[in-house]
Amino acid sequence: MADTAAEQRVRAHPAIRLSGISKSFGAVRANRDIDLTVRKSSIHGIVGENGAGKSTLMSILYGFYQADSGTIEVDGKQVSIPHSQAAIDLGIGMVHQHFMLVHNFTVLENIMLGAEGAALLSGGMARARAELKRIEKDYQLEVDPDALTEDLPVGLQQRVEILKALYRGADILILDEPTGVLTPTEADHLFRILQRLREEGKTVILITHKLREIMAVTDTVSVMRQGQIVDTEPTAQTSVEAIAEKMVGRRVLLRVDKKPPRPGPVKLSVRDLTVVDSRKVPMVKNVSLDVRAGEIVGIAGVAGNGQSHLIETIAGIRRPTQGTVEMNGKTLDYDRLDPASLREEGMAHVPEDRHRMGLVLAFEENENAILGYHNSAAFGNGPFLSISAMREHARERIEQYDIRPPDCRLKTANFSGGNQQKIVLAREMERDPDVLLIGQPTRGVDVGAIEFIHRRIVEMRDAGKAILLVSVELDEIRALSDRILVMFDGKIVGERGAEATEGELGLLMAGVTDAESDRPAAPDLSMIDTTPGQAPAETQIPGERP
Ligand SMILES: Nc1ncnc2c1ncn2[C@@H]1O[C@H](COP(=O)(O)OP(=O)(O)OP(=O)(O)O)[C@@H](O)[C@H]1O
Repeated sequence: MADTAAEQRVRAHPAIRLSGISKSFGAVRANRDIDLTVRKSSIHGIVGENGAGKSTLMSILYGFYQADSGTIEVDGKQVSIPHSQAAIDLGIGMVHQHFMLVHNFTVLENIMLGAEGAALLSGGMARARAELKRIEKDYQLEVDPDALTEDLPVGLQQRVEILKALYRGADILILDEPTGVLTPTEADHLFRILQRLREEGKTVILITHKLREIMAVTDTVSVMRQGQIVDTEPTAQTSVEAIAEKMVGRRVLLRVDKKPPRPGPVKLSVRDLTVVDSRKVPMVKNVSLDVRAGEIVGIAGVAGNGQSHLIETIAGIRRPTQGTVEMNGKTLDYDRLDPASLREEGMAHVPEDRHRMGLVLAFEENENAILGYHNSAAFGNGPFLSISAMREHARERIEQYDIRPPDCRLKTANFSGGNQQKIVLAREMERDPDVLLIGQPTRGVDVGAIEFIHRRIVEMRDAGKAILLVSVELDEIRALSDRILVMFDGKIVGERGAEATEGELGLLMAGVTDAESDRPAAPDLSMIDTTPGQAPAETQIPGERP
């Protein structure tokens, strides 16, 4: 059969060829002499430990940063990409981890934003709407163009970001950690969209820490380590274990190794807790739970079902409208206690949203490393803080938690996402609290660090701490928890032991409670099929048009 024009194009030039790309930030060599070729019409995964330089490399390709040296070819032609508009003009689109949509704009308005000039020249809103319809149809990416963006679930907001890039003519799409905020079902959808884009001749570059995603959806995988590409292989010829080992330079234990729990007395007791959000909508409804010393209680649930409000209320960040919380047998008076005094009482909290609550990004690492604990005598020097004590303390944590770069004077904003997470974890876990509340402990964290963080959490349990864990990663909940509570619509809808299956928990997460579960077999919510080349099962996400 004669080659189609598309097939000939695929063979003619790679979509992207980077040669000898280097980029330093002061002493940090974020990218070192990188050569990378991305084939057209392929899905190319990039993995690497935290701080390996993935985001920097993609930022160079998208014109956010300029490389110190090296060349970029797009479709066989050498180019310079001094700003993002140049990248867009070259057909490169980027879907960011934190969406850049205007919340009170409609889908159509968001998609046209920044491209209004072109739209007006070519016939205004009606033309834009028709063009959007065509793109939606071609790529099976339906979204209601008149829906307000803020009313859409995150999965659909991400879809709007993808549509926006395609509307601007993107042939090459970069996605940076796209599934961090998605439910398993939404992630499945995204992967089907990516496969569809590839079929239509688009090229996708996917940065992710989730190796199962790499195995399920990519054609080729490149591994980065300490600023370099250490390996590029067809995905079908490698394995999760091999990739993990190349990423961190040693074998990684991908399963949590833990002894049976030895629960002691109840340390944290929540009774009939109700919490409303800023619009007075109840987010947590009459929740009661206990956590004992020496056990990990995991709360599973699709994001937005009240688990974040629950943990933030226990931590003193939000006020309950009803109910009580006892710690060590003492009722906590939230009218009087703030997060700082709760810390003194023996509660530590690793917040989900490290940018909003865990860190002051403009502070140096050593300052963030004691944030909230800065009144401790250990850091005092009369009425002042002892700079040398702070730095010494920070250096120890940096070594213990392998925070990179090992520079306690670096501004926290300049650490990679995963290393910022390690700064918060190190701070909260080392306090030797009685009760530890942890939200999404390994979001954006590489496999080597996940292994370390999971081990630390289990060690704290074995040392008799009471741990309440919230995570949207079912794998994580199942691997760590001694008991699993499932939250749906603000309520605890079921409790299971550590042996609960993914399907069983998935049903509860979808709101099918024990009383109703005379239903047939549970759907398999395993995030993705790990057999390369096989499409994930058909699923529907809330708010999506049939
Ligand atoms: N603007 C900046 N100023 C100083 N250092 C920076 C800056 N941006 C990145 N770095 C440093 O460059 C290195 C690479 O960071 P980058 O964000 O590219 O890593 P990454 O592989 O994307 O990590 P993660 O998986 O944690 O997101 C890190 O050591 C980081 O601290």
